[in-house]
Amino acid sequence: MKVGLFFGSFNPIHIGHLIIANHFVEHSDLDQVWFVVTPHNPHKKKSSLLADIHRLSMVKIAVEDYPNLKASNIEFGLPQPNYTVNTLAHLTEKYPTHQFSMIMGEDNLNGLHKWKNYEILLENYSILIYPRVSKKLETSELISHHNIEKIEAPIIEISATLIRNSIKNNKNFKPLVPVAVWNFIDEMNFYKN
Ligand SMILES: Nc1ncnc2c1ncn2[C@@H]1O[C@H](COP(=O)(O)OP(=O)(O)OP(=O)(O)O)[C@@H](O)[C@H]1O
Ligand SMILES: O=C(O)c1ccc[n+]([C@@H]2O[C@H](COP(=O)([O-])O)[C@@H](O)[C@H]2O)c1
Repeated sequence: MKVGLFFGSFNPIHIGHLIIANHFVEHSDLDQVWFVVTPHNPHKKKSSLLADIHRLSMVKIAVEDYPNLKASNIEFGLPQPNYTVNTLAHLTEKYPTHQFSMIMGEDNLNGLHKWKNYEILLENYSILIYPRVSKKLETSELISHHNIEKIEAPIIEISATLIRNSIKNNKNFKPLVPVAVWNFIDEMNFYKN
């Protein structure tokens, strides 16, 4: 089975993430896309995040109606901060018959050379790049690497930051997340302060 891994903090998951994941399942040769919820991105402050378990719950709720989209808590049991190269090695060992690739926005490709053992990652896994609107004009030279493939996908420029700020400022954010995720955030009073 071919699995695309979509790594993220998902604080919270939003329709931008879902549209990309669904696009890859429907319009590439991937059989499934797994949202890998990262407890601690090595480049972000952990204290600014909602509890891991709540971020995972929201991803689970979001993918309920999509049989080929899955929530993964694989990084919850791995050392933190979570280096993607370690997670990929762990997944490859745990699921020897699966073929894993990574899904990444082209904005993130510009920072890939700062990731732990990125050369190992690039040599061993294919990376599927989707377009983003980026303030930076230059494209990383890694785009021409033989394991990197650019895939056309819709561009939906919303962010989890916009959602968190909207909640703090009592703004309606209902269209930006699946209804069931909106209900959960509302019930749990997430991101109010
Ligand atoms: N609207 C979007 N469309 C496509 N990819 C996105 C979008 N928003 C975020 N991503 C990408 O999805 C991955 C996980 O997203 P992440 O959890 O960081 O969400 P975010 O909306 O960027 O969060 P924040 O605003 O808190 O930084 C990251 O690689 C990020 O670049
Ligand atoms: O492995 C690394 O060195 C590394 C450096 C920065 C980010 N990452 C991963 O990139 C993913 C995207 O994170 P985020 O917080 O932008 O959604 C997340 O899984 C991080 O662990 C990984």
